[in-house]
Amino acid sequence: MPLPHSVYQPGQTSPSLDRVKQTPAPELIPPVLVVTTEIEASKQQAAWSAVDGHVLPHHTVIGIGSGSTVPYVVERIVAQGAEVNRSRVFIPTGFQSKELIVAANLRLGDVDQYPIIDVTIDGADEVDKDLNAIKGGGACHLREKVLAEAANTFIIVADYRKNSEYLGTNWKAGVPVEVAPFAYAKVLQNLVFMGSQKPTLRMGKAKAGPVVSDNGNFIIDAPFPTEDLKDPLKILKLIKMLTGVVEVGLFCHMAQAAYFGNVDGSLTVRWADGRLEQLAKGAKA
Ligand SMILES: O=C[C@H](O)[C@H](O)[C@H](O)COP(=O)(O)O
Repeated sequence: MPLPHSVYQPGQTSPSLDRVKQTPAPELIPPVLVVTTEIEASKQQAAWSAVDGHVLPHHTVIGIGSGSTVPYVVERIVAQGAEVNRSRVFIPTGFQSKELIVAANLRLGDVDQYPIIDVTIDGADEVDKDLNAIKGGGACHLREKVLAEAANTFIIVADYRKNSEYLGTNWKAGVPVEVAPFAYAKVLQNLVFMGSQKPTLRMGKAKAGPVVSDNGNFIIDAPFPTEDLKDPLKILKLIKMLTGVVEVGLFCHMAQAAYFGNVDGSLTVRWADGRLEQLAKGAKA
């Protein structure tokens, strides 16, 4: 899972939960983020606006997603101040977001302790006009989907490259499918029978062998014709029925809104009710 290329430097580790309970207002450590490109600026714009609009003072359980836009989410939450964050617990979707939470001195929890989450903010690989999303480019989609489902409000943040009319337009790597390791060959075969074009087992980089998810599973990337991805819920249901599949990186009708930062500093917000907002640089959603 790439962190923003410039930039993220972990701070010190957080105190234990006991110490957090005893300490009135732990000093929060803002991530050190340096925005060096228009794409990074657009991610930051999306993340900050989403936090401003959806992480409200009365929210106490907050899901933190994965990907290159999420450090800006944590940055903005930290900027809300130690006082408001003292009464909050943050639930990660994987190793990266756990590190972000710990490094910022925010209180860490897990979804088995907090199965109801006020708001989860997460990245995406591509989002369509109906707010269906492909997720899992970083192999985190199982935990991400649990946190999206647990959340009263699920918000996607991304840069403009992820904003498409239909899934599969820009994201050509395919639908990420997490599988039990021993079943991968059979699932690959069944995905071909379903119409996937050359599904592949995701291989590690600088590691011999396959990518292993935070849950100990393998990931298959399954490309489908764009025509098929016009009905992502149908594809999701078919893949999910395959024996050996743990979770599919298609998030259908889960998000309440998607915030896309644009290259000129403006913001596009798609809402689940079909509204499309275009906000000039600096305007609030
Ligand atoms: O598994 C990873 C997640 O679904 C990410 O949210 C997604 O891949 C987007 O990541 P990035 O913002 O790095 O493109």
